[in-house]
Formats: sequence, C-alpha cells, structure tokens
Amino acid sequence: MRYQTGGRVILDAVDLTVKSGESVAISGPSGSGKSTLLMCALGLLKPVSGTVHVHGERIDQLPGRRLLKLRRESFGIVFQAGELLPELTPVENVAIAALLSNFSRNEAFTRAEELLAELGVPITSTDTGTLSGGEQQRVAVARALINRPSIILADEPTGALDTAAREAVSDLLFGLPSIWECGLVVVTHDQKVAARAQRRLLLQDGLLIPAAEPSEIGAVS
Ligand SMILES: Nc1ncnc2c1ncn2[C@@H]1O[C@H](COP(=O)(O)OP(=O)(O)OP(=O)(O)O)[C@@H](O)[C@H]1O
Repeated sequence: MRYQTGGRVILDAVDLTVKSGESVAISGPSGSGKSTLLMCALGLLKPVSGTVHVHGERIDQLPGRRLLKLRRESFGIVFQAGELLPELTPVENVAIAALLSNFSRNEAFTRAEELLAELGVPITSTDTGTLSGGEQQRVAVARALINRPSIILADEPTGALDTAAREAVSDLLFGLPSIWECGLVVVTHDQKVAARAQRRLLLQDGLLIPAAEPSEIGAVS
C-alpha cells in the first residue's frame, strides 16, 4: 500500500497482515506515518495504490455507509486519551458504541456493565472524567471490545500513563488477542510496551520493517 499527501510520500510499499490471536507493535520516528497507517487501515484515508482487506473484504473502495458499518463491527480503537466523553459514566461511554451498532438499549447497557466488571473498572455513577488515567484506558478498551471486533488498533494507548498504569493497561491489551481471538496492533514509542508484542515492526522512510530486538540495539559488527 502507498499513501501520499501534498506531493509527499508518507507510506511507500507498506505491507502488513495481522492474524487473529496475534499482537503487532509498530514503532518509528515521530512523523513517520504510524497514525496515517492506522487511518488507512480504518478506511479513513485512501491509499493512492494498494488495498486494505478485513476478513477478505476489500474496504478501501467501500461506499461510506458500508464502510462505517464494517468499521464499527470489525474494528476496536483505543487512542492515547481524550476519546471518551468525560461527562458520561463509564457504562454510558461503553454502551454508546453498542447503541451505534444498533444493539437494544437493554443489551448495550448490560454488555457494557459486564465488560467493565470483567476489566476491573468500578461500576459507579461517577463521571468518566474523574477516573484515573489507567481506569479511563480500561474504559476505552471496554468500549473498543463491546462490538466484539476482529482487530483492535491502539495508537499510543499508554502514552499518558504512569509506569504502574502503563503496565496494567499493557497487560490488559496484550492479553486480548488470545482471550477475544482478535488481532491487536499497537502503535507505541515505548519500547517496553512494544516488547510485549509477538511481532515488532519499525516504520521508517515509508517502509515497515522488522524492528531490532532490544538486545540488538546499539550492536556493531
Ligand atoms: N492531512 C495531512 N496533510 C498533510 N500532511 C499530513 C496530513 N496528515 C498527516 N500528515 C503528515 O504525515 C506525516 C505522518 O504523520 P503521522 O501522524 O502519521 O505520523 P506518526 O508517525 O503517527 O507521528 P507521531 O509519532 O508524532 O504521532 C507527518 O509528517 C504529518 O505532518
């Protein structure tokens, strides 16, 4: 796949396949195109050449409504912070994703409560904005999971967290592929987080290449 904007090539010949049950970490310099790659995977940006498939279905040419439906059903998305509505309760924040996918109100709220309990978020009527950063990321993960996606895309999911919360959210995220039988792609600058993935890739100069193992960093020969 190739993506360019304003005459500048951001992604050049990028090829990535993620299987269910697999975790992949993508690192790379700031501005190298990591978020752009996730946007292309979601069908929010159109590659100038190449294709994007989910479960064998080509999504880069789907019309708007079908793309929106497929995105809601197949993808779970977790960002660094800020995508939750702070004035809603955690249950409401999670249920809203199911309501948008046409679940009944009853089912959406029941599933949201079950998921939050499973992920260790206290179910209270507290506004989401008053939760800790780690708790908010658990809510974001619950929201990403509620439609039982095939693939979870996480963009710097631990970037705003302290060390303890980073560990806890990493445990949660990297446990998802085996428990939920989904694929996981984590974009991260944090090499400790990247090290948890089964496959570690580096996006540089528009190319996605295997990342050096931690023990190789700085090696000379
Ligand atoms: N709509 C746009 N128009 C022009 N350039 C853009 C647009 N969107 C992104 N870019 C450029 O594409 C490049 C890649 O941006 P992107 O956000 O994907 O990088 P990144 O690797 O995720 O960076 P970071 O690690 O800092 O988040 C950047 O140089 C950015 O300025």
